[in-house]
Amino acid sequence: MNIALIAHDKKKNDLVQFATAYQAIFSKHTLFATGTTGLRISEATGLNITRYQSGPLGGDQQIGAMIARNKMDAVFFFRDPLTAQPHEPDVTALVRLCDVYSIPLATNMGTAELLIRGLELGLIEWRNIIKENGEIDGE
Ligand SMILES: O=C(CO)COP(=O)(O)O
Repeated sequence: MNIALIAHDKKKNDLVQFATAYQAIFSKHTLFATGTTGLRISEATGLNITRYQSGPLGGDQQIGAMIARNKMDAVFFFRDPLTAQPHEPDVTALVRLCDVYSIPLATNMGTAELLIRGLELGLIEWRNIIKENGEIDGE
């Protein structure tokens, strides 16, 4: 599965810890991240991660574009609800696209625990059916 990892600055330590704890599961998937988040996680874990732009420079939109192209299967996006983001419209757009395409999205550690365990159990295999049917693929 293609999985996106994103965290706002005050949540980066949490996501690094989370990715470290579940490294064995994440390593079985294809990982993508916004710039700084991806750097932090790859440095801490050695996981192979395709890094896009930093969030404020368009990284959220790049991951959103993957969702719109039916190329993203799950998103871990540890948002900071207590700090204003200069690219708030991009953040909202990414969350919206997850809802448009029914992409599993964990915006906090509690949901992330459930999503990662679901991934481990193969509960996301339905995404393969959607991709095989090309139901959303706009290409
Ligand atoms: O801002 C972000 C998500 O909205 C994350 O971007 P970075 O991973 O580059 O810090």
